[in-house]
Amino acid sequence: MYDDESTPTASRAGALTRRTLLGVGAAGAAGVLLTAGARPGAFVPASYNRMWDTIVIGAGASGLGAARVLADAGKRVLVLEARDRIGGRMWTDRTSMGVPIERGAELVHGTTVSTWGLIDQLGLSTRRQTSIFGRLSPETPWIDGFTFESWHFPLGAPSLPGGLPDPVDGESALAWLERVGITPDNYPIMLAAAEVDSEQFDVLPAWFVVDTVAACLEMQELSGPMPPEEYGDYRVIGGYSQVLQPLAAGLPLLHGARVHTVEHRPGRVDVHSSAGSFKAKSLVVALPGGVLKHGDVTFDPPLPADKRDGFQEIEYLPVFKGILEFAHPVLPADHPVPQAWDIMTTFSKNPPSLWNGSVGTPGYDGEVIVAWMTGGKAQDLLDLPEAERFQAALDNIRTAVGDQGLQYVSASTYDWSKDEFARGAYPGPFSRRSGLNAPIDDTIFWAGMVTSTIHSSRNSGVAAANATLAALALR
Ligand SMILES: Cc1cc2nc3c(=O)[nH]c(=O)nc-3n(C[C@H](O)[C@H](O)[C@H](O)COP(=O)(O)OP(=O)(O)OC[C@H]3O[C@@H](n4cnc5c(N)ncnc54)[C@H](O)[C@@H]3O)c2cc1C
Repeated sequence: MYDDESTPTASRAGALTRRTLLGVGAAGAAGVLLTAGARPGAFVPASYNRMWDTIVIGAGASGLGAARVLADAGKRVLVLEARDRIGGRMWTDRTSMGVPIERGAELVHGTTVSTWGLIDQLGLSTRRQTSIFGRLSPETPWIDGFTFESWHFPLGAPSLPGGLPDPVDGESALAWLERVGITPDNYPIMLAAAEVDSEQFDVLPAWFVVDTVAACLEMQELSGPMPPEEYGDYRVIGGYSQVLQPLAAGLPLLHGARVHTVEHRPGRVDVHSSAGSFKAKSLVVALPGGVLKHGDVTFDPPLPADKRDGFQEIEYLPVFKGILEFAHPVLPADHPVPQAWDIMTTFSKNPPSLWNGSVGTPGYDGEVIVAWMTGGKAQDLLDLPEAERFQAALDNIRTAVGDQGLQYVSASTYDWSKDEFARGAYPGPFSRRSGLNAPIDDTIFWAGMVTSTIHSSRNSGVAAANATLAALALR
């Protein structure tokens, strides 16, 4: 996952996390309405016709992050949300399987991110992903991601008397690796991991892997467990979207309010939605970049050309997430990977990565396994009929477990690119990120759009709210 705030690099000698194992180099109860609000066609209180200080469009982590700051500062703020739930791309599904499953965001990335304030406030339990194993193919051994062996070239380090060559302009990671003499059967696990949370090496630029290869070369003589470190990825037991509760509590929030037009002039916006029209002195737009790029909301007068061009440069990454539930934990006692496992990745498979979506959940007898891939190979999976997607995931699980007869009891997948209120999962490596948040007339402020984590989304909302407060104070 591309985290626009805290990007770990592969060159740090840190323990393997999902983001390093799967994404080197770069990223609840939402079904329960937590706030007073109206469903489509429902009664909209007459008081909502007031002049609001700020309207926030979108009740995801970005919009709720903004609205919380504005409300806590004493501003009259109204949140307009198209769906009948909050959370957007954070969506804990509590009904499909025996434990809550995450159809969107699943992990807290790191120990210092702002999400922890919410987790601590609510006293939620978390599980750090520590049992992480990878292998290049079913024919090669499982390697513990917390050992130096995960950085080793399985067939031996390439001989590079002149050092690593610089990439040339336009060179792909694959072409550079071939030039350096590193073939796919000799990828260290940490290098192979770079393909699984972004694009694949034929598409990624060479610079994306240079640091990783340099780090692998440095670590060839080291072996055994890596020094413990604080960094890690964490699952929130009982559902990630619980963390939205403190953000949404008590906010005036209309569900089923799909915004289609924003009329604006300095100091005044009129926002037209499927639940009616509302007016305010300022606006925070906290919509996904995909929605803005698609032109689902019309601005009158039109936004400046650089803003419109910027939206067109937003590129969301294809993401495949197939969730399979099994009646019992799948790993036999004599398996090389511990039964309380977190991640098992077989890089030759598609989807390659499996993570345990139920480990650490008290009182649950089954096992939920999430099969994961991003980029072009994820698109290949998304293009398949749903049953074949599940079959591909099951094939990897069966191989990983060593039981070709293993059957799941239920399965679920969700294609965010087909979701009209998201129009994609999150930005990939080639998406424009900078310069999109410039306000319009100190009246329209922007949050989210190109953020790819919950904490960076929320933080972007906080920044938009602070800019809004400063602008309101000057009027
Ligand atoms: C499959 C997947 C896995 C992910 N994994 C992780 C992870 O493990 N960890 C992590 O930190 N992040 C993860 N992310 C990224 C994270 O979910 C997003 O970065 C974050 O949720 C974005 O928040 P947001 O508020 O900017 O956008 P959203 O959550 O999309 O919120 C935008 C809101 O706007 C609403 N909306 C859209 N159109 C309109 C309209 N016209 N009118 C009114 N409302 C509208 C939407 O319904 C939505 O509620 C993942 C995302 C996906 C898709």
